[in-house]
Formats: sequence, structure tokens, C-alpha cells
Amino acid sequence: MILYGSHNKNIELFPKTQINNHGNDEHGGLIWEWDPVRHRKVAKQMAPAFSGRALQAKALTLHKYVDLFVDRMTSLGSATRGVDLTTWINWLCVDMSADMAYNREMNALKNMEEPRYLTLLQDFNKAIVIIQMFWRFPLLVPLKYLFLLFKMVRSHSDIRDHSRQLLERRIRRKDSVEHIDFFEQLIPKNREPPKDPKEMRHLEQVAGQLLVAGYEPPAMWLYFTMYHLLKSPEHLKTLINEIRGTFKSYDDITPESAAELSFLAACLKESLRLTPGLLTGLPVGSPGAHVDGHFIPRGLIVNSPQVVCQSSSFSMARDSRNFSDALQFRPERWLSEDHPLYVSQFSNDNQKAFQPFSQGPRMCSGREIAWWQSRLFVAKVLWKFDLAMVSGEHPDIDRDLKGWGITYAAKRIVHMQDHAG
Ligand code: HEM
Repeated sequence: MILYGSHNKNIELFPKTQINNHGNDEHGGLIWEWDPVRHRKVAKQMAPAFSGRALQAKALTLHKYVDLFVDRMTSLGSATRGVDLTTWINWLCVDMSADMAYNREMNALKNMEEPRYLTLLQDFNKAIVIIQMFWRFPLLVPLKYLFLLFKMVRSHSDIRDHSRQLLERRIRRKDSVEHIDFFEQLIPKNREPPKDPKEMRHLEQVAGQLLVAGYEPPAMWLYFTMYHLLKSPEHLKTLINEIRGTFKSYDDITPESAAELSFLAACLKESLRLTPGLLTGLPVGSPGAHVDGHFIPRGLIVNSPQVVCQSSSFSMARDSRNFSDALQFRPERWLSEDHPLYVSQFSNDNQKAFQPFSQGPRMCSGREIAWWQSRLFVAKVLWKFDLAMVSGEHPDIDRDLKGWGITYAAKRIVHMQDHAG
């Protein structure tokens, strides 16, 4: 039996623990929901939002923001001091995610200004570490409230009020939304915000979780990919040749046409292998079952009557027992045998150890849209620009990366020169 894939009628056998529940609510919305039956219900309701048809409806939104990013880089990217890629990719991804989640306009790229929501989210990232620690050491819980009170209650409630107002407005809007968003599936039939505070809170939670789930991992995926490519000029050159050799014009690039590029897919996968979005793992509780031949008993801890177990995608992917040359960026490992750059050295890689989107009933519902946006972004940016690290900058993710509740990468200063200009 495996931890995350094991299930009966899509109800997981190793339920999620409270450790990754970062709120204080009775229920956990969608991603933080610990009750497997309730999770199933919400996930089923949301499923059509991630179907092929719904995906198509997001294409224009993806183009709109990637093109705006490219415009901004055209005017700012070639300055001597370069641009801070971390910030700009964060802005791109929060704009895309908020718009796709519930037609919320963050306007970070447009205003060239950090939305307050994002600043608070990054603070919250640090708080998540504290919250997780208290779940693991329940006797320390009173200190948690002191910490949260001291650190962030005020700013948090402000942003929560603001987000609720925007969500209520979204619920009331009928035909005036620009495009179908993920939240459409949850809107009450009469398009009035529920009067029951618990019901309204549930909607707020799911909307907020969609926004964060659709922002943070893609943002990391995009800038880690650029980072690995900049550190590996030969691979960058091969990828640029593939992209510029395939597309005659910038406008030919779409999420579907970019899906034909096998070296691009290999680079994106390799980036996700070396630097997966999730550093902390996904803790689940044992019902008393065998995993990989080992019996994990059912135990008793506060709020979760199970022994907590988890695997880490970060460690699995960097383990030389699973991948040859495990710590190196080697996109070739993902190429098929008939590709000219195929290398047999990687034929024994254990590709099943690469599970960045998790598995089973909790598997990422946004993985397809994430692939769309990352292919589109990398293909358009590398079609348009020659990239180089600003001189004097020597970032090293293994040295500089700061891992909070959700990873937050080190800054990266990059030149973007229009290659035709
Ligand atoms: C690099 C891109 C992404 C990665 C690596 C990633 C990874 C994951 C992982 C590991 C989970 C399981 C979390 C858990 O069990 O606690 C998850 C869940 C989820 N992700 Fe993603 N994700 C990505 C992009 C996205 C995007 C763009 C969306 C769009 C909104 C999204 C929406 C979701 C949702 C809704 C869930 C909860 C599924 C459920 O519990 O039913 N993700 N993701």
C-alpha cells in the first residue's frame, strides 16, 4: 500500500492530518479539509472547473498576463541593474491565479506594485511554520496564540474583510464576468452570498485556497526553471534553439503548440524534480496499515487519532537511489529513446519517485493548467529574450533558498534583452 494513492471510492485511507491546516475554522474548505468524506464532496463539486472545456476558457487569461509580463520586460529588462525575476514572476503568477480563481484583479503587473495581499501572504508563509510546529508539539499550543496575536492578527483580519467583499461581489455578478473562473462551480444558484456565516466562511476558504494553490507553486516552478537554465547555459541554448526553431512568430505560441516541444517539457520536469513546490511534505495519519511492507500502527495524538507519516517529494527526487546524477539539472533524463539527445545513463531512473502533484484523491486538480501556464511562459519569454545573470550575481539555490511554510526563493537579478532588438 502507498500513503497517498490508497483509497476506497476516492476516499483516502490515510486521511490528511491537521498539521497542514493553517486556519482556526471548524472545517478546512478544500485543501485543508481533514475529513475525507467532506473533502470528497467539495472536490467533486469543484471537478468540472478543471475539465478540458474549463481549461480552454482560461487560455486568453494566460496569454493576457504572460504578454503583459513580456511587455514589462521589453521596457525594463535590459537596464544595467537588470530585473528581480523573483518579484516579477510572483506578480505575474498572483495576477493569473486571482483572475482564474474568482475573476479577482490584483493588477500587480499593471500597476507595477506589490499587492498588499501578496505581502501579507508572504508573512503568513512564515507563520505557517509556527502553526505546523504547534500541531506537532501540542503542549506548546498556548504560545501559538501569543505569537499570532503579536505578529499578524490585525493585518490578517483586514485582508480577510477585503477578500470577503470582493468575493461577495463576485457571487452577485452574473453575465458580467470576463471569463469562467474556478469559483463558478461553488456559486449559489440565487447568486446571493449565503446568510449563514459558516457557509460563507466555507466559500471564502475555498476561494482563498484556490488563489494560493494556483499562485505559489507555479511561481516557484517558473523561476526555478529560469534559474536552472541560467546556471546551465548548454541546456538553455538547446531549449532556445528548439523554441525559436519551431515558432516563426511570437503569436504562434500557445499552450497547445508549446506542448509539442519535448525538450521544453523535459526542462520543466527536471526543474520540478530538483526544486518541487513542497518542501515540508504532506502529513497523513495511519489507520493501522502496511506501507511498503512496514506496519504503521494507529496511535493517539491530540486532534488526530493516528500515527503521522509522510514522504517528502524533495528527498525522494534528490536521492541517488532513485535518480542518476540526482543533484544535477539533467533534462535529458526525461527524453524518450528516439530523441537525439537521449542518454542511456538515465534509463534506470525510478520515475515513479517523481510525484510533485501528489497522488490519489488529494492529487493536484490544477496540474494541467499549471503545465499550460509554464509552457506558455517559458516558450514566450525565451522566444523573445536572451537572458543573462547580471554580472556579480552568483545565486545558488542550495545555499540561498529560504524554505518557509511554502518555499520562498532567494532573489535573482536577470538581464532580459530582446534578442531581435
Ligand atoms: C507547479 C505547479 C503545482 C504544483 C507542484 C502543485 C502541487 C500540488 C500538491 C502537492 C497538492 C496536494 C496538496 C495536499 O494534499 O495537501 C495540490 C493540490 C491542489 N492543487 Fe496544486 N499544484 C500546482 C499548481 C496548481 C494550480 C495552478 C492550481 C489551480 C488552482 C492548483 C490547484 C490545486 C487544488 C485545488 C488542490 C487541492 C486538490 C484536492 O484536495 O482535491 N494547483 N497541488
